[in-house]
Amino acid sequence: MTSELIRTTIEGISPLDGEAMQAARQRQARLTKPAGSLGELEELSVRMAGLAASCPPPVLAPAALAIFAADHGVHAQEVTPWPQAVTTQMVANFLAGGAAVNAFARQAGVGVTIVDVGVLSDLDPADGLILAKVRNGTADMSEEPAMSREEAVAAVETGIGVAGRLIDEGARILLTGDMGIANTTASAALISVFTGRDAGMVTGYGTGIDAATHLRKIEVIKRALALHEPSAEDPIGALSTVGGLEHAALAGFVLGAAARRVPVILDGVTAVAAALAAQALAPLSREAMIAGHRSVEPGATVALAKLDLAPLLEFGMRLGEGTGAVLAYPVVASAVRVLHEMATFDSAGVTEK
Ligand SMILES: Cc1cc2ncn([C@H]3O[C@H](COP(=O)(O)O)[C@@H](O)[C@H]3O)c2cc1C
Ligand SMILES: O=C(O)c1cccnc1
Repeated sequence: MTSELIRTTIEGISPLDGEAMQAARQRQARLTKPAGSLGELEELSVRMAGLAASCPPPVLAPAALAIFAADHGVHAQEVTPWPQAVTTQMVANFLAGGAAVNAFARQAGVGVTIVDVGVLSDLDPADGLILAKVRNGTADMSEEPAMSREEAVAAVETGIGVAGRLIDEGARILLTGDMGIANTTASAALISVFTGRDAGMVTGYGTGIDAATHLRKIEVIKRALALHEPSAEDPIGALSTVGGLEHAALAGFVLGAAARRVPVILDGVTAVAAALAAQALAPLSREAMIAGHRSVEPGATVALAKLDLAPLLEFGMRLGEGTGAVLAYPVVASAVRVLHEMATFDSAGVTEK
């Protein structure tokens, strides 16, 4: 059905470690603060202990962001006002350090890697760029499958491989990023498949489209869903018919992180669409996921509910690239650092109530 690598990766994902979680809860109760005063960060630290199967879990540095870039055949249906060339041009911008995500990453101390998993043009090798093109963009999902099953499997494997490579290079937390003009169309289609919600409920304005384009975008997605009838029971089939190469790779990236018990911060609508595919392939992978922010794309909120993840930040952002994940990173790292560095009532000689 899939491949040996995908199968062994999925089999390698195990539940959170209850003992480490219990130890983290007990430690939280001894730290010099009123119990529960760090709110959601306390439960996040407990989950991070369970994921790492140790208390305290490793300090979450260094952090590595992978931006998966790919093009989309559905662009032909005029679902976005931007030319496809912008995908490749933005890859160059990322490599030069000039994108929003680069500024955020420098601020947060996050390493940035770009992965060409399927942009239209052939790219020259460059520092910080992984050349892993599966094909030069997808086909138009409204007329034919976006890619073959084999290509979807290859892209998932690429994502698993990138996660493994970044972790082998020392990363203690991974962050998702995406670049692909027209990819909010594929994201909405995937979210519709995995949540069962109507395309009209999960399709947003992407980079900024007018009402007529929005209606056309919804119709294009409906046509693609009617043509291929993708099912949540066949995640590779869904990715291959109505997904994107970056979605498939991001699904693999999430699975790869989960299998290595490394947390992965999800960015916006593209990431959560891919995370739904990962969850469908391996429900336990959800335990490694952290929702960085709530994108304004309506599909993102629907997907987050299905993943049962509460986003850390809500800034009205709709950019992608990994921007929301990078902004959330210091919050996640701080939640874990508490377990390492805060004094207990005993050690600090602070009187309890
Ligand atoms: C200059 C520019 C930089 C971006 N950075 C991320 N995206 C985001 O917008 C695109 C998806 O929106 P749609 O589906 O409406 O085309 C993706 O490339 C996504 O990463 C950008 C888009 C543009 C134009
Ligand atoms: O939420 C996102 O990631 C997003 C939204 C609009 C356009 N590109 C990305």
